Amino acid sequence: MTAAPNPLLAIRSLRAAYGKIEALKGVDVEINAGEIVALIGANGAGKSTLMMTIFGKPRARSGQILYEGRDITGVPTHEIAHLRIAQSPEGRRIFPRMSVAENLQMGADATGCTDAEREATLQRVFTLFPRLKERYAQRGGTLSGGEQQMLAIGRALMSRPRLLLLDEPSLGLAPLIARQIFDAIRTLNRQDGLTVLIVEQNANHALKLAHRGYVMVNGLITLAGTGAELLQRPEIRAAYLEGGRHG
Ligand SMILES: Nc1ncnc2c1ncn2[C@@H]1O[C@H](COP(=O)(O)OP(=O)(O)OP(=O)(O)O)[C@@H](O)[C@H]1O
Repeated sequence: MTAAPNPLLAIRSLRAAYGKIEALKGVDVEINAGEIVALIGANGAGKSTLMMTIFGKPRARSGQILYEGRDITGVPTHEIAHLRIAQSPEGRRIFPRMSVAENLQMGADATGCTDAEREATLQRVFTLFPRLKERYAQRGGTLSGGEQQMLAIGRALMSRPRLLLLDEPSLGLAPLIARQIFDAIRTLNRQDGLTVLIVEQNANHALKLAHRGYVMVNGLITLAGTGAELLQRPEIRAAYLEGGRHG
């Protein structure tokens, strides 16, 4: 597989640790503009750490994170959003006491967009997730798991990202709701040109959705390829698909 000359995000030899626990042991990942890239792997492989390291927590011990060719390794977390990188973290982390409207508003704060841009983005979020429009005044904490996931993604979209990082968007959701979430991600990619890095334990869904994928084992990338290629690999099928709880 030949890499594009100028990936939107390039992660080079990245290492990160929690004290003595080395979670990333020299990771290389590239994401081209307009791609959906899936990162799959078992519990504890380091997938969430990779996403969080892009946002500076934990800090990279060594290696580089290049965004549009610029080295953003060590850039403070609050400055990353200004680079139009947004994340929807594992566990959703919406504000349970705030309304859906206020949660979405929080996503748009500090982005410096105009009122018109904010309103257009809000309408886009409602088109993707009509449920959020219906629940506009409801407190975030009273939404169903699937609705909270929609809200978490909607909030990330309100910052008008070019690159969206999604950590386990289907975690704990019923298959039908998970499908709606994956459909929305595909639509955002195809219609809005959004570039997406998605971490998923549901390898089957993720690799069908993604243009390319990486497999992470114990802090290292062990396989890379197109989604279709990885779905055919016997070792992927054995480890993550056939007979597995995520197939
Ligand atoms: N805050 C933390 N403090 C100490 N160790 C941590 C911390 N967060 C993660 N780790 C460790 O780092 C390693 C990678 O964890 P990480 O959460 O990145 O894996 P993951 O692939 O996202 O797993 P999962 O699918 O279970 O979320 C694991 O060994 C984990 O125990």
